[in-house]
Amino acid sequence: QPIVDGNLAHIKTCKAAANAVAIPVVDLSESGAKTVIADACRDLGFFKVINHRISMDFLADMEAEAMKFFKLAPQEKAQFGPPNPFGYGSKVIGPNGDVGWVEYLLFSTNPDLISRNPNFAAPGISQTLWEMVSEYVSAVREMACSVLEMIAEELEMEAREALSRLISDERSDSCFRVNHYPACPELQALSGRSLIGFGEHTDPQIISVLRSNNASGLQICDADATWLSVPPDHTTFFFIVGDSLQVMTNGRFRSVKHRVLADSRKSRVSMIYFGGPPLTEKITPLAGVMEEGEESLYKEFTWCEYKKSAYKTRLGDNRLSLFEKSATAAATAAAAQ
Ligand SMILES: C=C1C[C@]23C[C@@]1(O)CC[C@H]2[C@@]12CC[C@H](O)[C@@](C)(C(=O)O1)[C@H]2[C@@H]3C(=O)O
Ligand SMILES: O=C(O)CCC(=O)C(=O)O
Ligand SMILES: [Fe+2]
Repeated sequence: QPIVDGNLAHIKTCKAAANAVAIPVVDLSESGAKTVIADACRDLGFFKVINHRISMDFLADMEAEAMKFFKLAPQEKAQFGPPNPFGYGSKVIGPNGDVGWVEYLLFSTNPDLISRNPNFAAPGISQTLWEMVSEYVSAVREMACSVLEMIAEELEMEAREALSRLISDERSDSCFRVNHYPACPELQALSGRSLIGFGEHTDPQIISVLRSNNASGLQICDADATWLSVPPDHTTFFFIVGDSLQVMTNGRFRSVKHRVLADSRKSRVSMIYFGGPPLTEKITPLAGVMEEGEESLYKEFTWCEYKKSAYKTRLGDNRLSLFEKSATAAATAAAAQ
């Protein structure tokens, strides 16, 4: 239901209430971590990591540096947009008419692209912020690799690096996004409804790693289609299973639908690393995962094909359904989980 007030025109609202949920916690230094990770990926497609050893001071400095950009005058920021797909965006998300109460910077972290044309990979960014982003992405990628290696071990894949190599590869097509959801005082007039900051969607990549300030707003959708509020925790990193990992595990892991609601008082800043494979990589269930005689639920496709197709969809579309062999096969697998 769109609201009509000038500034918020066309941005959808939704029912504010959602149940708060206890998010599975993974302590990377504990021996049982891989079981907790795999269970969480099957159940919610979402978990948080503690004891990650990334400095809180560094995270606070980087957030402050990103905020310096968002505090620039709208005309100055607009020079670095609209995103194509990288750059600065305000309210408009993607190329197909989606909008939200959000502004953002979207960068490629593909080293190839950066070395050929840094300005295309990261338009609008100061040297200081770019150095911080590079350091941040390296640290978060390393953490994501450890997590993917634990998953490979737990699922008894043929090699521990079967998944992690895809995002550590120098051709890895990964990207990074900083989202800013300004506080929206007009929201109080919405009588119990919330304004969409970032509409519901799944992430197309393998895995996403999200860190935010201590502002609420992030929600995930569970297997019963109930929206659950994620209590904010600026000291931890949230992991989100993406569509590609769902395919690589032949539907065992859930690519989780999530969204962000705006708040009337507190602004939210989030940073997300989207770990994607090289463009030419085939996205298909990994050998070690499959039971004898088990067939893939999905048609064969490369990451390049999936990405192309994703950019033709609206944010909330079920992008994977176009690649399912049959809707029935997928439903049967989900029911058997
Ligand atoms: C509406 C869109 C924005 C998006 C590309 C798309 O056409 C569909 C997927 C969207 C998404 C969601 C997760 C990430 O934020 C993102 C960068 C991605 O890889 O897929 C965005 C895309 C975007 O904002 O460009
Ligand atoms: O900003 C957030 O907390 C989540 C945003 C998100 O899901 C995305 O950018 O894909
Ligand atoms: Fe997302």
